[in-house]
Amino acid sequence: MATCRSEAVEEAKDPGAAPHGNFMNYYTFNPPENRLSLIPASLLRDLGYSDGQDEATLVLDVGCNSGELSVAFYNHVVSQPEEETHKRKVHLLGFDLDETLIQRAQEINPPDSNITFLHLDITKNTDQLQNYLGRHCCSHFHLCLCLAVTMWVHLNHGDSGLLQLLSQLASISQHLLLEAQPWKCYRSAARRLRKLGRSDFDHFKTLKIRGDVAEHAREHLERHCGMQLIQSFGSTTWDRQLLLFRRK
Ligand SMILES: C[S@@+](CC[C@H](N)C(=O)[O-])C[C@H]1O[C@@H](n2cnc3c(N)ncnc32)[C@H](O)[C@@H]1O
Repeated sequence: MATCRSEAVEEAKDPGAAPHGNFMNYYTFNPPENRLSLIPASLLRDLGYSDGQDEATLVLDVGCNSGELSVAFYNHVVSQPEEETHKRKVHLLGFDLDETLIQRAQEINPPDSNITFLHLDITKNTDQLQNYLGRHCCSHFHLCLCLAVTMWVHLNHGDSGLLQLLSQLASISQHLLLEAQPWKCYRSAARRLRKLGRSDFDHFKTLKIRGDVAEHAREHLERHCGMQLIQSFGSTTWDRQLLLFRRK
């Protein structure tokens, strides 16, 4: 499938250099528009985060890679000139475990923007996220984007790592926009690694969560995390669903 082929092309250029999906040229293969064309520009307003509010609207972008989608997403949902006031109130925090990618993200971040990029591994210490919330006097991010990240956490940290990721994001978010990679991508990622003569992902063979990963994620979020699926924005050209959850 296109999604897996594209990631394969990228990894093949630099074998084994992206075991966490930390591709250096990700957006040449998967431009922001592929996802943004499915997401309404009115999303924040639709969710009730309009300019009448005093508090800031906080958006979290998990595994933001080199930041191109983060910046494009910000401009997409905060673009109308009449919303200048609103614009000042929307803040986006993007983080990624790859330091080089975060440096690149900082380089493309427009001066004086309300976008911040952080070097952070979500499976480790997440104090920095709490500090960011505290600085904005908020207990939660209003919207959390977790796009094309779940498979990498799942392959590297197993079923418990995936479920912990979902629980943790649910615990700090009012809304969660999730794009989980389908199972065929796991097989492709594992096959690529084997072809390169490297050992499998630590957890690939023992994963019990397999098949319809997006459905497993939905079940976990709804049964154990107090979240509810409220909308699907359809599937991307890479055949991945964009699912929007809300805290119940
Ligand atoms: C395939 S890219 C997707 C980038 C972006 N979210 C998007 O959809 O355009 C996956 C990103 O997740 C990051 N990532 C994987 N595991 C992570 C973790 N434990 N903590 C933070 N970032 C992580 C990788 O470094 C990589 O940049």
